[in-house]
Amino acid sequence: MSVRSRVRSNAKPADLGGPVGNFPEIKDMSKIITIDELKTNNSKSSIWLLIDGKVYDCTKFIDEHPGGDEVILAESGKDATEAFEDVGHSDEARALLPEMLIGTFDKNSKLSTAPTSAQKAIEHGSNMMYFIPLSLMGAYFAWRYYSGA
Ligand code: HEM
Repeated sequence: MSVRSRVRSNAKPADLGGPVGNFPEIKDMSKIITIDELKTNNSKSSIWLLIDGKVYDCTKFIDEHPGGDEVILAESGKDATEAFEDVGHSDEARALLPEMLIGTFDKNSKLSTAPTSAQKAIEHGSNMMYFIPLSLMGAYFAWRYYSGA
């Protein structure tokens, strides 16, 4: 039975085989998920979305998504709140969310991964800021020395 038809059948959570419906593998919904964990679940094999402070595992749902798989994949591993809200998803769509809930986002978690290319470019730029004047000074003194000035 698909995720959508289970919700449509008006089954209550208790009828669905536990607190998280027919997903017995999802047990700990109070799990705190950091930005690093969220970011690494960003491919077709594991798709996590952050919506309104909660993290959802949409890996199984992606093939059933009426809006297609690409839009969800594009948001995977990210904060998809704005994208989700912009579409104006129906109450039925929102009712699907609890089944995919896997945890709460850790708002205090910071990016601990390698610097982005923009950060690297800035760092590279500031290194050049010292390198260029020093090289020019070196060249000037070398010129003075060799020209006997
Ligand atoms: C777990 C998260 C999501 C669920 C459960 C979900 C569910 C649904 C459902 C049930 C529909 C059918 C229309 C409705 O009932 O509102 C739908 C449509 C759609 N969804 Fe999602 N969706 C999710 C995430 C997203 C995200 C992140 C995007 C990114 C932009 C997105 C974009 C769309 C689009 C473009 C449509 C088609 C709207 C239309 O053609 O009228 N969805 N979604």
